[in-house]
Amino acid sequence: MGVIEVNDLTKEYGNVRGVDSLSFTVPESEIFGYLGPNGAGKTTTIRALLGLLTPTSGTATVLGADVRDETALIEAKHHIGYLPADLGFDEAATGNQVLDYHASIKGDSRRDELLETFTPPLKRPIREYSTGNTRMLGIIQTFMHDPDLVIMDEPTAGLDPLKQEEFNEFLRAERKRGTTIFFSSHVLSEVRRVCDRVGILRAGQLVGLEEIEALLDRGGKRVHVVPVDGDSPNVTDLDGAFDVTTVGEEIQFTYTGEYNTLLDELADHDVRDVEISEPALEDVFMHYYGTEQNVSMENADV
Ligand SMILES: Nc1ncnc2c1ncn2[C@@H]1O[C@H](COP(=O)(O)OP(=O)(O)OP(=O)(O)O)[C@@H](O)[C@H]1O
Repeated sequence: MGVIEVNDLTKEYGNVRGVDSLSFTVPESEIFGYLGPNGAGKTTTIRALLGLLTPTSGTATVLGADVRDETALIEAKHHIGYLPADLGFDEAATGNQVLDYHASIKGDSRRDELLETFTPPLKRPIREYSTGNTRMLGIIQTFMHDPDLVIMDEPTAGLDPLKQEEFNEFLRAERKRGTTIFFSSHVLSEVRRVCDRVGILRAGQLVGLEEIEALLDRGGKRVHVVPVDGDSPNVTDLDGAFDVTTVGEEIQFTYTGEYNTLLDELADHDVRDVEISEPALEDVFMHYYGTEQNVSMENADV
């Protein structure tokens, strides 16, 4: 049995469908990235997993507890850490008071250890916290009772790149300890460095579920080439080159082929500039699911 099991889960808000017939499993010690654009249904799924909303139909279990079974879920939550997107701390409380309160409910066996990595100013009231400090306090609160399962909604929002990488490193170490981690994001670059597998959500439906490496392979790379006047490489004929366009003097395309083939072609020409980068999540969607799906990604970012 998976640590998270979602079975045909549907949530309707009146006429609006939040999520539609979702089914997936997250096994123990996996870091699972839950990707989708704004409004795709990520928060709805997370709230259903925590019993914070009642599914319209279908169900889910977390650590074996059916989310519709209040008693079982309360017991399971002692072993679950939850980091909501909106932390909602009491602005007048200090960081220490927030953690003390949480400790009184769930415990804090790992508090001191976490404070070595995450360093919010605990003696100051939350109202004086920066976004990053608030997020760090939330991370400590999420992990300090040594949960078996951690569920996080857009966890790295507000962390600077250095702290983000420390957080990723921390998550990898958590996986080694056996913790199962489920987190949502609309940013591919955020999940790709740390996730084992991703579920892709669009308009309430799970449209993809696979290993991150396979997803990135299918998505390919974005390539920008600036040839010296009149000596353009012939990228259109390369196996694995898609969506070739010319913008000003720059040739742009998505490439899923062999690197050596591309480099050989470029080497035969006079090239002034080359950039090979990760595609935006939107482009990965396009290649993965085809253009007919009319994918719209707000705030897609890499
Ligand atoms: N309380 C609610 N009442 C009505 N509709 C809602 C409610 N909560 C969510 N929805 C709708 O359900 C759909 C899924 O929303 P949800 O917040 O789960 O998406 P999300 O993927 O978390 O988005 P974001 O990345 O913007 O947080 C959206 O169409 C949203 O407008």
